[in-house]
Amino acid sequence: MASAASCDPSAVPFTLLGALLTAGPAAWPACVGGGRAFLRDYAQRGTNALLWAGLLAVTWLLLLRVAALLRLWALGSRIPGPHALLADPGLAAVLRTGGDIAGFLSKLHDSYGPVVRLWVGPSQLLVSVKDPTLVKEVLTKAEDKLPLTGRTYNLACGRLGLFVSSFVKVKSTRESLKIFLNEKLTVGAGQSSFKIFDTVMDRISSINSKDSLDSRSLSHHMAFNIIGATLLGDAFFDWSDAVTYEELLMLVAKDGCFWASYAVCPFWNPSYRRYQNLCAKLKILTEKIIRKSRDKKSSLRHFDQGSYLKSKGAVKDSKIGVLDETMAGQFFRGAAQGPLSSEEEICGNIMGLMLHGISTSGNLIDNILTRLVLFPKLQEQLHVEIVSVCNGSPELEVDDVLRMQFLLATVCESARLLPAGPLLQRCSLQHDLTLGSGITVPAGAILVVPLPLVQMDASVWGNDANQFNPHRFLKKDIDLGAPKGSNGINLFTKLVKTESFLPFGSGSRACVGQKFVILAISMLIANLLRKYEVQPHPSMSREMDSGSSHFNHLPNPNIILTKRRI
Ligand code: HEM
Repeated sequence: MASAASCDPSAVPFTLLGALLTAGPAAWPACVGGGRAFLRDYAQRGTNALLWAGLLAVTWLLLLRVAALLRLWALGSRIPGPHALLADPGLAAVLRTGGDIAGFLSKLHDSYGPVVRLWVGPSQLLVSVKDPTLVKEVLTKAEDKLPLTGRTYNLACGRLGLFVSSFVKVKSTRESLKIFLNEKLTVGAGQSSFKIFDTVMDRISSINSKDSLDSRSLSHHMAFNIIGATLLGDAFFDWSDAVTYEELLMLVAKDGCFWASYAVCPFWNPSYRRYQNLCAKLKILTEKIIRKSRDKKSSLRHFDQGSYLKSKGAVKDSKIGVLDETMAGQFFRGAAQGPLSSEEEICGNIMGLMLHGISTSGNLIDNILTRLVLFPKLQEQLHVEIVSVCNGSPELEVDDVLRMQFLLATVCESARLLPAGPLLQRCSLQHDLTLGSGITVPAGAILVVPLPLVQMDASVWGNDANQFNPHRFLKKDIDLGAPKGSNGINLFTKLVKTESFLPFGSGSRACVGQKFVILAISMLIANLLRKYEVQPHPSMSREMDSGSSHFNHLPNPNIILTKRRI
């Protein structure tokens, strides 16, 4: 009887707590294995419980994913667009062949109205918006960038606080950069600032000794010097590695988007490894020039203390704190007050700005130079304006450029006709967007604004919408921002057609460099046209004949810079 009682398996505790409350393994029945059996059993039950919990969690996540997908399909199908569900074949063909995406979207807008949806894949919805009022709403409400944009910069530049998808993460760095760039303009106002142009002009005259210049490479070279010197100070000009740095930037910019489009980076692919090597070299050189810029600053302290203090006053109320005039890294450090202040991130931000700023500014300069070659009368008119505003003064200042309305109009018209890319891209990662028209765009959808359609919309810009005509920016109802006080830079604030003029985007993620770059490029062109006449090389093809003004896709002319007799 005693042995039957001791073999009662129910005497073995079921839980660890039960075991602790009993007298311990010594008291458990030997016939079921005693303490060892309990522990084995306990481990088995624990493992099973963990597996069940894991299974339930995965099932729950899958259910959430399926629910999100069903919701995306349900909301997406309510937006007008072609029927193709899994992936639109027309869009896939355009993306595959690198065709004219704006032209493709134009046809869809003609058929389906101002908001069109397209399926890029079963879980990727693209929504194109063309109507100016809705565009404004989208650009204000959708505060995030596509994850691909963040990945592209991240892959090339490492950790950075600019260009990342989430607006929350980018906000403070945006603010500090804006202050830094405005500071450049403020310091310049009323003084002989923007000295970088003297050096850029010297460089131009040195390379001009060649027979002719390729407009595109010359433009990118000028952009490289302007952005580099702006961010890194004068140290940038006597940097022996500058040529290598410029070449590396071009190579990295070329392939960045392609490699970022992989969900898992193909580290086994030799071409990808080569790309990574280029990025690593670029990073080393960026670190080097940042160090050089800091050294130069501490040894020379060449900037004007008076204007520096004045500019400090201009940002006194800002949470960002004191700004350092010559060393870009300081600005990002100032902005961060926390995780954004790491050296790695400063380097990443500078690399990102160089990549973005050089390609966009280079394209705009190239675009303007080509127009000057195409339209000799335009060049003549600009020269007359520049000479009359300068009135014999050898120095060109920011305030002078603000008075050159026709020059500013030429820069804007060039940016209108040939934007940096065909699409502005946004998304709202967390929330659905309900537009005024009653359409709801689900969270995570890719929102695009086809810039050529908006900026060349005949109903807004008139029948000559696709012709180059800077005078349209000089009409009475459009004010490019006359100087109001010494730092009155009010470009575009009164431009009535702001929703249809978006080369720099708009809303919460608008380009931080827009005012700076418009003035910098205008200043460059003013300096150039004062000294040189831009002419086509005689070998240039007939398509450059100035009789034709339909060049939205401009050729890359060989140009000659002929020194003017002053
Ligand atoms: C002609 C030259 C330039 C063009 C055409 C241009 C154009 C653009 C465009 C279209 C965007 C996206 C805007 C949006 O989604 O609404 C952008 C973003 C940005 N641009 Fe520019 N840009 C130029 C030069 C510069 C320069 C010189 C800088 C600074 C040195 C700069 C800094 C930025 C930054 C930081 C962003 C990202 C803002 C964010 O992620 O929130 N850009 N730019």
